[in-house]
Amino acid sequence: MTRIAVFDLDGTLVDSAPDLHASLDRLMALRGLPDFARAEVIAMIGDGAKVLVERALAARGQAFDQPALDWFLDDYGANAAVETATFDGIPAVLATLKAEGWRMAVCTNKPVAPARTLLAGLGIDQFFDAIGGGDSYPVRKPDPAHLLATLRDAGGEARDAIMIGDHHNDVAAGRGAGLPVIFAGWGYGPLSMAAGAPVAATPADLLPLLRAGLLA
Ligand SMILES: O=C(O)COP(=O)(O)O
Ligand SMILES: [Mg+2]
Repeated sequence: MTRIAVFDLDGTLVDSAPDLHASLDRLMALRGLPDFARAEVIAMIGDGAKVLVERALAARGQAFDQPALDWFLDDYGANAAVETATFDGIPAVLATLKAEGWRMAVCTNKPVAPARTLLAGLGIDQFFDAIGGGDSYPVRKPDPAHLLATLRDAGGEARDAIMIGDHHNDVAAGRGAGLPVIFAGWGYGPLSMAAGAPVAATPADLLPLLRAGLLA
């Protein structure tokens, strides 16, 4: 059995809110709209770029329009790794799992291009056997098919896999695919989103939970 850990990206591996926030504020400025507080942006993250822009425009009383999304994708794509960093302890956890023989994958609702840019820019892309982005397959989280397609691309099996994420979309996708789920308590989602899943308070707390999860 080759164990495989499937990680969400935003709010789980990386603290990407600063660059998402900066890009959204530039879009607001372009439209003559007021900028956002960080907490407002964090509450809008989790369903991919299109929904993020939809929510941002709706919060300013505006209807969604495609040029806004296109502008955001260009701007964010060029600025995804300015302030974004891995959460403390993440690189060490990934290195430990690698040394223990785990396979690893990323399953994110972020479009795959900026996801790859970020993972490479932060020097952690070499840990992953596959990156399943929000636009990699016909569906995305919470649909479990997004997770199952990512697992297939990583050469893993659902029975050997655990999902780690910070949003109810991650919990729903993991459970829908029949996987144990660990909730990233350091991320963007309120703890209520764990919905009974074990919570890791810090990245280092993942290790015992991951090792135990596949023994259960
Ligand atoms: O891009 C988003 O809104 C969320 O991305 P995530 O699935 O990596 O948390
Ligand atoms: Mg997330």
